[in-house]
Amino acid sequence: MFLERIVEMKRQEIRQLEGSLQEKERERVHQLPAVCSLANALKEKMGHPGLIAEVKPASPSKGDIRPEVDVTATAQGYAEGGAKAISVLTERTFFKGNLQNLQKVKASVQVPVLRKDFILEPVQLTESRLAGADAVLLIAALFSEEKLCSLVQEAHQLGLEVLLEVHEEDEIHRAVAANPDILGINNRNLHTFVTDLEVTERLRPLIPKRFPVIGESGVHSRKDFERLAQAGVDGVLVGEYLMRQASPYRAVRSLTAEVGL
Ligand SMILES: O=C(O)c1ccccc1NCC(=O)[C@H](O)[C@H](O)COP(=O)(O)O
Repeated sequence: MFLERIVEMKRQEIRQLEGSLQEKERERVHQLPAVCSLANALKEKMGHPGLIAEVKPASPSKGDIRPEVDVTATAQGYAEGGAKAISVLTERTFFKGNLQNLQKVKASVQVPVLRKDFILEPVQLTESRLAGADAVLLIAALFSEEKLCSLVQEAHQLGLEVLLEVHEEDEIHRAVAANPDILGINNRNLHTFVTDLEVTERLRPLIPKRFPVIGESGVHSRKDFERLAQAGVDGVLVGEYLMRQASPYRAVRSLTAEVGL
């Protein structure tokens, strides 16, 4: 239900975006400097997976988390605490995000910035690159193999990296065929919203070693972080837990400092 609703809403936004994105802006995208690589950031060895810290004001499963978040201070705290990248939810209705948040984050940190939204068409990739995203999320469940391949190629032509997210075993084949820069295993069931870290443990061994892999969602403690580390991921993406802590800097440290594996 949620996915159908969000896709329908996004289709309306896309129609407006197609009409409003000027030719001049579409051309400007090819003159932008190279992105800051998320895949490379994850390859830096630290003895534990890199933390991707998320700016997530609200969610469909939890409602308001921190709707009035100071986006700049939060991103800076995350980065100073050692986050390897910042994920920014830009979807407006359910997550209370926006593209201005992404622009603010990009202007305030040196680490890669990931746009998390429901991207369905190339025009949203152009919009992402113009807004300063280094990487974008694509959700395998939403696409055929052919469409996935063409979106990943389009993103690469624009200079963007792609985090391609899977939830089920049967999505892995087409996700791998699309050849993204990073594969994500999302522990949240998109229909029930229930999270289970066992999803990463089960799917991680099925993904070829050449891909950097991120475990996403459902991490609320250092124990959870360590559990995903043990499952063999290169990165862990955390939203709600970090957003509920008073200090973004200390929140990041609390998950990662001295995690030895
Ligand atoms: O967070 C949700 O409720 C949600 C529901 C439906 C689709 C996507 C959703 N979240 C997007 C994400 O992938 C998470 O924000 C991200 O992985 C962080 O998850 P968490 O640490 O559990 O906040």
